[in-house]
This record gives sequence, C-alpha cells and structure tokens, in this order.
Amino acid sequence: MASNFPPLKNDRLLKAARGEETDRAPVWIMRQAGRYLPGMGYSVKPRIQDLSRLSEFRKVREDHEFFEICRDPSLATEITVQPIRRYTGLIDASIIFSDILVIPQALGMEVLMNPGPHFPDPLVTPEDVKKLKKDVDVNVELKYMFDAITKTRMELNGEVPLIGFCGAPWTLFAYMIEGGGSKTFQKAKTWLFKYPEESKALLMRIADVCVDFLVGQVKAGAQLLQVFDSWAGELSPHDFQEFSFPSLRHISDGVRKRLTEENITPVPMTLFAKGANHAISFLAERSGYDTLGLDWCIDPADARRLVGTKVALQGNMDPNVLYAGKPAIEKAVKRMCEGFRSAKGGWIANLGHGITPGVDPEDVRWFFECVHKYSAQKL
Ligand SMILES: Cc1c2[nH]c(c1CCC(=O)O)Cc1[nH]c(c(CCC(=O)O)c1C)Cc1[nH]c(c(CCC(=O)O)c1C)Cc1[nH]c(c(C)c1CCC(=O)O)C2
Repeated sequence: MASNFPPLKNDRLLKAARGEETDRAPVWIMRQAGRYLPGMGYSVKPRIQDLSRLSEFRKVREDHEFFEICRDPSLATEITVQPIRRYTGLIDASIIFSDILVIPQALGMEVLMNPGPHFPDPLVTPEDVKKLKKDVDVNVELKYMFDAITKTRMELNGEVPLIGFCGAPWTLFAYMIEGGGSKTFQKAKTWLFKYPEESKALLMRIADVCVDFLVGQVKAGAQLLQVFDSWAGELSPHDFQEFSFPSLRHISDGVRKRLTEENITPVPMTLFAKGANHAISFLAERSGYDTLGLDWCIDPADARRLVGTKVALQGNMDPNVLYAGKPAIEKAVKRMCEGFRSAKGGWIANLGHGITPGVDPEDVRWFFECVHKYSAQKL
C-alpha cells in the first residue's frame, strides 16, 4: 500500500460523493486530459511543481503511441496533471490518464488505437474465450497503471483528489466481440441472445479482473473510483438488468469487501451507465455505488426526484454546448446548477459524456467559472 502522500487540500469531490453539502459544486470533466489540449503554452502560471516536459496532450501524442503513453508512468502522470495546471483553482479532481481497454489487453487481447480502438483478433464464438489468459495477475499486467497513480498522487501534491477507473464488463465485452466501436452491436448482442450462459460467465470473468484492478488502484493511491458503462444504453431495460447489472453489482460489492478485509478504508464509487436513465432509481437503491453519473438525456431535477437522497449525482451538460460559445455555455450551466442544487443530495458538476476534440480550452475555463458562480448561489 502506497502511503505518505501529501495531505489533500481540496475535498469537495469526496464530500459531494458522500452526499455532504459543499460551498459550491465540485467540478471536473470526463476526458479532461485529452485531445482538446494543444501542444504548448500555459495561460496560467503552474502552481503545481513543474515536470521536465512542459507540453500538453497533443504535443506528447506527436511522439508517442496512445498505449505507450498509458504504459509509461512519467508520461501518464504528465498528461494527468496538465489540466490541473492549466485550470489551477478551477478544477476539483484529476482522473488518471489511461483507457478502459487495458483490461482486454491484460486478458491477452491485442488492442490498437488508430485512431479509434481496433482489435485485430476479436472473440468470434464462445470457444475463443479459451484464448484469454486464465489467471490475470493485475500486479504484473497492469502494474504500470498502479505506478502511474502513485506517481500522480505525489505530483498533485494534494491539490485535488485522484480518480481511478475501469470499464464496465458489458462495455468491455462489447469491444472484445465487436473488435472496436459499433453502431448496432450486432455481434455482441448475438452473443447475449444466442449464448446467454457463456456471455454471463465471460461478463463475470471480466468483473473479477475489474475488482482486482480497482482494489489495486486504491492501494496505489486512487481516492475515488469510476466505472464506465458507456454502452449501457444500447441494452433494453430487461437486458441491462439481466446482463450488465449483475456484473456492476459484483464490482461494487467485491471492491468494498476486499478493501475492508485488508483494513483499507473503502473509497467512494461512481457508476456512469450512459443511457440507462430508465434504471436510475433502481441503481440508487441496489447498485452499491455512491454516485450515479448522468448523461444529458435526463433533466437534473427529475433525476434527483427519482433517486431521492440515496446517491450523489454527477453530470450532465451536453458536451456539444462547449462548441456554442460563452453565452450558450453560461445559460446551460446556470440551468444545470438550478436543477441539481434545488434538492438535497451531493452533486458533482460534469459533462454528460467525455469532452471531444476541437473545443476551445478557454471555453472549458468559462464552463468551470460558470459552475463556480451558479452552483455557489443558494436557491
Ligand atoms: C468507451 C471508452 C474508451 N475509453 C474510455 C471510455 C469510457 C468513457 C467514454 O465513453 O468516453 C475511458 C477513457 N479514455 C481515456 C480516459 C482518460 C482519463 C480522462 O481524461 O477522462 C478515460 C477515462 C483517454 C483516452 N482514450 C482515447 C483517447 C484519444 C486517443 C488519441 O487519439 O490520442 C484518450 C485521450 C482513445 C479511445 N478510447 C476509447 C475510444 C472509443 C477511443 C477513441 C475515440 C475517443 O477518443 O473518444 C474507449
């Protein structure tokens, strides 16, 4: 267990995740260390101790393959802290730079990023499951992520907490069978409907790796965990319950149990089941996650009514608003703040999905500033 980290100076994220009141909403954005960050230059003087490589994501990417960056703890640390440096004092969390597809890699699959994910040898029939590694030792296969987390905690110097993450079993299963992104999910769904028992077994096998991986991330220094079920909304309510939910619950139960057994205080956990808004009251009751991440297809006040005060909420501005200029951003943020702050229960301001390339980093700054302004107002 890594220890002796610098004390945390900003605990808004952790407080909101526990449903406690905060002076204003904590804010971060999914994919905050990513392709919208340019090559060089800072508009604010970095408060966090300088690293040797003063260049942002796109510059680093010119010289390195995507997974090469993930596997190099110095580069992953550098990219993780870039948005924290750029938006010092405005942003309340960092998320470790990596990808959900490192689990399929740990299971022995080849994954390329060119520019989207591509699996040259996807799973075609349940027979192919035999090709996967039987016993995945995350301390070997994914040690690089643990090292990156520990290094990042030191580098952050307690400015903001560090979020660890993994992909949800259903979303990873879909990538492993489709061999990449998909519009219809025809292959992955054929598995669910044609081979339901084999599919459930594979989903649980992935979930076991997720548990080990998340526990290892906490030991390495992650202070909150998020599970990304990006393709949850591709399943009918019935199929989400049948195939995705059990593996999600297996993860929240497993992580908490293992940490408790090892005398480590469990950290808050967030579930982002994109598109599964039909399930949020059930998930609030039964999933075992502290926070539910929301996409933009649900009204904030409706979401709060559905979950009561059982969980904190995170989200949910449409990322495309960031392309529409400052007045549009301000209007959308104000409305979002009014919706989420009008009832009790923690709220973590965020987008409803990851930020996309081409957004002006100064408009991102404006998004943060508007969240500060409007979420601090008592309603
Ligand atoms: C589905 C998914 C993936 N990866 C992830 C998800 C779940 C969240 C979501 O739904 O957006 C999660 C992810 N991917 C990345 C992070 C890092 C932390 C962060 O800044 O949030 C996180 C948390 C970096 C990344 N992951 C990827 C990039 C871009 C790589 C590059 O072009 O250099 C980054 C910064 C590549 C990636 N990785 C993936 C795709 C589909 C792609 C290509 C298209 C895209 O960028 O959206 C799979």
